[in-house]
Amino acid sequence: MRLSTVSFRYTRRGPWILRDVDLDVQPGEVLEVTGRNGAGKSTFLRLLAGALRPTGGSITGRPARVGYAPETFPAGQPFTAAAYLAAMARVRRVAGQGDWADRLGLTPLLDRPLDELSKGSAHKVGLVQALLGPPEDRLLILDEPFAGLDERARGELAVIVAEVAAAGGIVVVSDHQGDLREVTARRTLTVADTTVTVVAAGPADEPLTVVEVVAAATAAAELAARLRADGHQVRVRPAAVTTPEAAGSKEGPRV
Ligand SMILES: Nc1ncnc2c1ncn2[C@@H]1O[C@H](COP(=O)(O)OP(=O)(O)OP(=O)(O)O)[C@@H](O)[C@H]1O
Repeated sequence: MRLSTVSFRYTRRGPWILRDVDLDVQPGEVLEVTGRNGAGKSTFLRLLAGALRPTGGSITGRPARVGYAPETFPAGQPFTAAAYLAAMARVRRVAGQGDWADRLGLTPLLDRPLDELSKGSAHKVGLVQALLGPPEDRLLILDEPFAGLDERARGELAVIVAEVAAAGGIVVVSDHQGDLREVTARRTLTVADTTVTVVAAGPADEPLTVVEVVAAATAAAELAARLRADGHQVRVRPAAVTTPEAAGSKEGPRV
């Protein structure tokens, strides 16, 4: 799949969200898309999915089968989860629904009306509809899929992403939380200032370095979020020292 000088803005005179984006994506790749709020990640994913058309440039070689889970699942629909998924499977001409619902812990809730599901469970319905069908030769696009998922489902979803890619699918995931860190063969892109930049090609291609940073506890969450948005893996733990000076001192305790 190839993006050639793709540009996009929502309205004729509106601001450019993306300009002249070039990108080649191979079957079997996982792309992790990072960037600050409002940078254009969802817009980029909608363009990849074909839900938006580029204002300029072109996207070619998109796999015929596209599964797209938007950031928010439109739960206000008069169906049960099971009826909705059965209808989606029919529309996509997919025989059976596979075991995606089971793997994400949705099975006990399939008979519930969509508008009675919790936010996290409705989100799982959106993920299952995107996953319907065999994994190979497909494009799977997941917008902030880990947000609001319980820990078990988060872990399972990372495994599913790796499986779809291993079967030859292309998987594109926007993620603020670093939940794809276990998927080693991923490329990390960051969206900023109307451009899309490859910031890491995955451990298989590039050696990783650990940079230790000591920060005030009150600033940790924001700092971690900023670093993750820039595509870095971040782990937060209490420091053995209380000030940056102590961290640098030869006599002081080491982090
Ligand atoms: N339908 C729309 N019409 C006009 N502008 C839009 C529309 N959707 C998004 N935008 C604008 O496009 C820009 C990029 O938004 P987008 O949702 O792609 O960012 P994002 O990186 O996904 O943000 P977040 O991390 O908050 O989800 C923002 O300035 C946003 O206000």
